[in-house]
Amino acid sequence: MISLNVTSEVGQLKKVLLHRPGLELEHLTPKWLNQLLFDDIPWLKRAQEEHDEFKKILEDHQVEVFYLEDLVSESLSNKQVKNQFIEQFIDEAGVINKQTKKKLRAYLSTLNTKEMVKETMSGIPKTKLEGVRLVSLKERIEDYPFITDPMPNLYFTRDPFSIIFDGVSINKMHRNVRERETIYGDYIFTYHPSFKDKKRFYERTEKPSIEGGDILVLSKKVVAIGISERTNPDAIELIAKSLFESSELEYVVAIDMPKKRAFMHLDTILTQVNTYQFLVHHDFLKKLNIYLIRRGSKKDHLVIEHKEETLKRVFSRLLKNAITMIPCGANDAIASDREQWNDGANTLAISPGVVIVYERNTITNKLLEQEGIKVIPMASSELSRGRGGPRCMSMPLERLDVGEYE
Ligand SMILES: NC(=[NH2+])NCCC[C@H](N)C(=O)O
Repeated sequence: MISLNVTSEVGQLKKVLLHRPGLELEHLTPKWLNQLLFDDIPWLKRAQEEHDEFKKILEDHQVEVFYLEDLVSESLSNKQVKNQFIEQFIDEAGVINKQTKKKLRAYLSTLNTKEMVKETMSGIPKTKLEGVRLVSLKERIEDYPFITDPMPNLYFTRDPFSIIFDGVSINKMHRNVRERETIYGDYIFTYHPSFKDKKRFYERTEKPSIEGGDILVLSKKVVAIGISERTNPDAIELIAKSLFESSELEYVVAIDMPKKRAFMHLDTILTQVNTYQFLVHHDFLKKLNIYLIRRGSKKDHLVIEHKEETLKRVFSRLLKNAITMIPCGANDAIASDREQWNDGANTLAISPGVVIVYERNTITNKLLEQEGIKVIPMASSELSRGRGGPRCMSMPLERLDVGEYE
């Protein structure tokens, strides 16, 4: 049994889930790039080297790293569950034609479990099922090269499911292209011997979308959630209710954000770097529309209070300590936008005051050091092309509680 424990953004990291980018990145083509939520095509070999460096930094700091494909494969050890997974995958990939389904089923069943899982992640090009005549009208007329789409955003393990306290939210993704990523989390948390039977706060079958990049666990009592391009206010109400029901949570702080790609998730503009220090994009230093959500007096009721206030004030009050906000890119308007775009604000704290950052964001990184933060830079030329940084690329499974080691 693995115990899930995430009660802060900065408590010493013990266990984390990553996905080493695979062939799915080699399936990005210029024609379908935007649809797949990429701005450019990373070079896989270098992206993997950068990712391996990320893993090494974590392991050098005594963090145990789990890979998504391993956990999924381990969840499919029962043959019936594996077959059910293959059926669900084919179905959700949108394959309708019976013969195509049969071809796919036969192909995936011949692979060993880990290879099969990787194949579902990387996308299956038509050419892969060579020797088999492509029968469906769709396959014959369309120039689209895949039978099942690649999932290039999988290395952003932060998004499809989120560990909150001792449970998990299996997220409902906003865009079609990321929706199938949550199948993996669903299987892990249903069938993996170490992960089944955990509390579940949200299900992928819910209608309103919520993504992990918008969820920041600030303490046992306070969770911040971005109302963003990807996370819908209805989803925030639903998850707030289920968190209030089965945890000590007192406040969900819903932060209204511009609905645009540059700020797709809350963690693209705001991450916590130390117990009382945050890194934030300069546009968000001003007063914002913030909604404080609390338990209502009747079951299933919420009290929602609107504030036009700065994050600094709201967080200082709720975390009962003076918070410092460090501006990403310092106070230079050009650097702030440039570095935020390349995930300068998206740091991963491995303990209070120790953060992994992309090396390319030199101005932000220097400022963090001046503010007393220990910065561990990692290479990022290729990984950053997917628009996500160290926080997006990691899903903490276990952190020590803040205070447990101070
Ligand atoms: N937590 C995050 N900020 N994740 C970044 C995800 C980037 C990815 N290309 C997307 O658009 O979905």
